[in-house]
Amino acid sequence: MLTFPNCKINLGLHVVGKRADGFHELETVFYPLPLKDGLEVVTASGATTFTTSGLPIPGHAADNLILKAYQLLQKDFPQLPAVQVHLHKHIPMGAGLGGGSSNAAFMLQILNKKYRLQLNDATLIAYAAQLGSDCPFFIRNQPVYATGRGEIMEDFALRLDGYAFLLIYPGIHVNTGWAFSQLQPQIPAYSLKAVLQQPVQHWKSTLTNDFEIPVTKAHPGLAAIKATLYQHGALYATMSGSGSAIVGIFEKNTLPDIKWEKEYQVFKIN
Ligand SMILES: C[C@](O)(CO)[C@H](O)COP(=O)(O)OP(=O)(O)OC[C@H]1O[C@@H](n2ccc(N)nc2=O)[C@H](O)[C@@H]1O
Ligand SMILES: Nc1ncnc2c1ncn2[C@@H]1O[C@H](COP(=O)(O)OP(=O)(O)OP(=O)(O)O)[C@@H](O)[C@H]1O
Repeated sequence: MLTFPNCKINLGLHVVGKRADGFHELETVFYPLPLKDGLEVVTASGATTFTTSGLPIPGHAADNLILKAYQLLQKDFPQLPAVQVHLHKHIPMGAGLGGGSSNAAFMLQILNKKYRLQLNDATLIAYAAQLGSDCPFFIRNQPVYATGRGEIMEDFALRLDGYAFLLIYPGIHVNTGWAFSQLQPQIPAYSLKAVLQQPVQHWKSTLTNDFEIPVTKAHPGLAAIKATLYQHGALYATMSGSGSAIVGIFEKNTLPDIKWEKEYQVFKIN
């Protein structure tokens, strides 16, 4: 079975409290975008194997969230056969785009479908939450308002079909745990839902991602990327998640051709 795990961006991101388990309570709107990896799973004749192509993935293959997803289900469904998995990596990592989380959530869904485990979405979300805070979103994979660690989700009626997106990844790998450690949780001064219900043009003056200040302090070049997007007509620009990808939202068919530093990865979604 071949699937194409997509990425997410966060539209507004508030870290509102620290929990006893060390994780943080947050509030965000997750929005899926069609920048994708390729993930194929076939039944293996021998042992389970995992191969990759495309962008090199830091860390050991054995720690990959895709294998963790397989092992998580195998604990409860020992009848799962060995599988041959191939991942083609295209979504930048350490970018705040949730690529690894998306891979893990898609793996759960593939195994559920292919081997008829009959798990409903609520159960898949509970498994996904054990793999990472961003994973549950990719089971829903439609715009949601999320709280808790991100696993408490409600549909959010935001459709940005009339807009185009420019994603800039400057090659800075941001460690999510470090980014959370730089923050002082606080209650937001505005209603996230109310701002996102206004036209995109209105977001610039109000909508914030709490990670932007500390991550930009550590990597000042990020501020210039955001400023450049605004100079070239972005209606709204923000860092996604804990960074370092910056996303600009433009009117459809108005994406500018900007000369970026040559090490930046640039993705156009029209
Ligand atoms: C910043 C976001 O991308 C916003 O969507 C997510 O909250 C991060 O989700 P994620 O990458 O799936 O993060 P996880 O793999 O669950 O956690 C990585 C590390 O980030 C910190 N972490 C993560 C999520 C959370 N709600 N509170 C935290 O404090 C913890 O130190 C944790 O060890
Ligand atoms: N399937 C996977 N794809 C990408 N990275 C993975 C995967 N499984 C584990 N990882 C590890 O997760 C790290 C973060 O990659 P990911 O694509 O999830 O970035 P991210 O969205 O910024 O997530 P995070 O906020 O957790 O850093 C990688 O550096 C890698 O070591």
